[in-house]
Amino acid sequence: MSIKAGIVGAAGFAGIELVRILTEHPTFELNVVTSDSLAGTPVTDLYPALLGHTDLAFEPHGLDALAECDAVFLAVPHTAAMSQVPALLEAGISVFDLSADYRLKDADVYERWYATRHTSPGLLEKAAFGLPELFASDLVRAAGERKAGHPALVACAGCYPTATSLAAAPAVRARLVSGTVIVDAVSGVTGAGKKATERTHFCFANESVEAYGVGTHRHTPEIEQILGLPGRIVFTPHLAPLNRGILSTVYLPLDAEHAKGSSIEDIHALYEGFYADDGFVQVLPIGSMPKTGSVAGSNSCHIGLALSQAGDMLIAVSAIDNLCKGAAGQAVQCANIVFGLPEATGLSASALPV
Ligand SMILES: NC(=O)C1=CN([C@@H]2O[C@H](COP(=O)(O)OP(=O)(O)OC[C@H]3O[C@@H](n4cnc5c(N)ncnc54)[C@H](OP(=O)(O)O)[C@@H]3O)[C@@H](O)[C@H]2O)C=CC1
Ligand SMILES: CC(=O)N[C@@H](CCC(=O)OP(=O)(O)O)C(=O)O
Repeated sequence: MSIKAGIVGAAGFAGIELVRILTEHPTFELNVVTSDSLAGTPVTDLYPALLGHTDLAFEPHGLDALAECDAVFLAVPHTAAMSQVPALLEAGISVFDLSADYRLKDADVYERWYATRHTSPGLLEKAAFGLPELFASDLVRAAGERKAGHPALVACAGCYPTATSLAAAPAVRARLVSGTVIVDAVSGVTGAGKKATERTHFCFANESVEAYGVGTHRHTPEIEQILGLPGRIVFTPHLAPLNRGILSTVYLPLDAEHAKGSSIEDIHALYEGFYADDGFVQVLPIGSMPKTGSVAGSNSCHIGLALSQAGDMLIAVSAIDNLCKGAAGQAVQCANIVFGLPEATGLSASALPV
């Protein structure tokens, strides 16, 4: 069996990571990669790292180029995705959207945080949430729909929400947490996309770390939705001089009644049990903390756990590669599930050890 795939926005950072993964995938057959600004250019002219792995050239965006695809990955900015999704679904093509356009279930919340009108709010309910470790049943439903002849729409989770929610979910779902959850997260510069800005230009980003979007970042409602904690997330992202990686430190106040007497050993066992069947999540031994360098280039999420000195706060730290588990790898993981393949197909590479 081969599944014909296309990538829209393939010249961007998330898009080219999809090219890297899909050219090695045993079942997806990458046939179309689109970019308006680079139409006609071989992929390897822009990204020589892929020499010997693909002969594809970028094609202009448009439904015609994608018509033969079974699956299309949208690696385009938000708003650009929702202008394409309805037509792709109508053409019978399953869509894996890396943008934020179909992540928030409430169109009003989307419109408030993204300051733009949602043009297909009727699809928000249909969209499966693309974070397999926490929303497996959504993806199983989408797989069933696809099998019955209805194309799937998967709204892949954002990069910071993925790292943060994987760190927090076992404690939150076990009702160990009360009050406000504070998140400090650090991202590499590829998280901001390919176009250099005054924040991401080498000369400003190198040798410097800064907080941004303080109190206002659009991933706040997404994390609240995933964890079911409306109004209880304070999220501060930081930009660090790395290419790839997110490190998210999550401070979870423990509920006096439920968490009373919980030791770090109890909580560690809870996390290990929660992720026992999830091969991409590794809960590190007590005393170890994750680092972005240990997951770069892989679809892994490493989680470290500690209690505050007073014992009333769980500190959960996670590391992912923003381009892989935070974007392209996660999208392929979702596509594997939707097309009935083992979820790790094409994603088993380890990170670079050094
Ligand atoms: N970078 C990351 O770590 C993550 C990114 N994402 C999401 O993935 C998407 C892509 O992000 P990223 O790769 O970083 O961004 P980039 O800016 O690197 O790339 C975006 C690509 O989208 C294309 N594009 C821009 N506007 C349109 C349009 N109107 N229609 C079609 N294509 C368009 C551009 O293509 P062209 O070549 O035609 O100019 C460009 O190559 C975004 O939605 C982002 O939020 C999600 C998780 C993490
Ligand atoms: C460092 C940086 O700028 N990161 C981006 C988030 C990455 C991204 O592309 O957002 P999604 O995960 O929602 O798609 C930001 O803060 O907006």
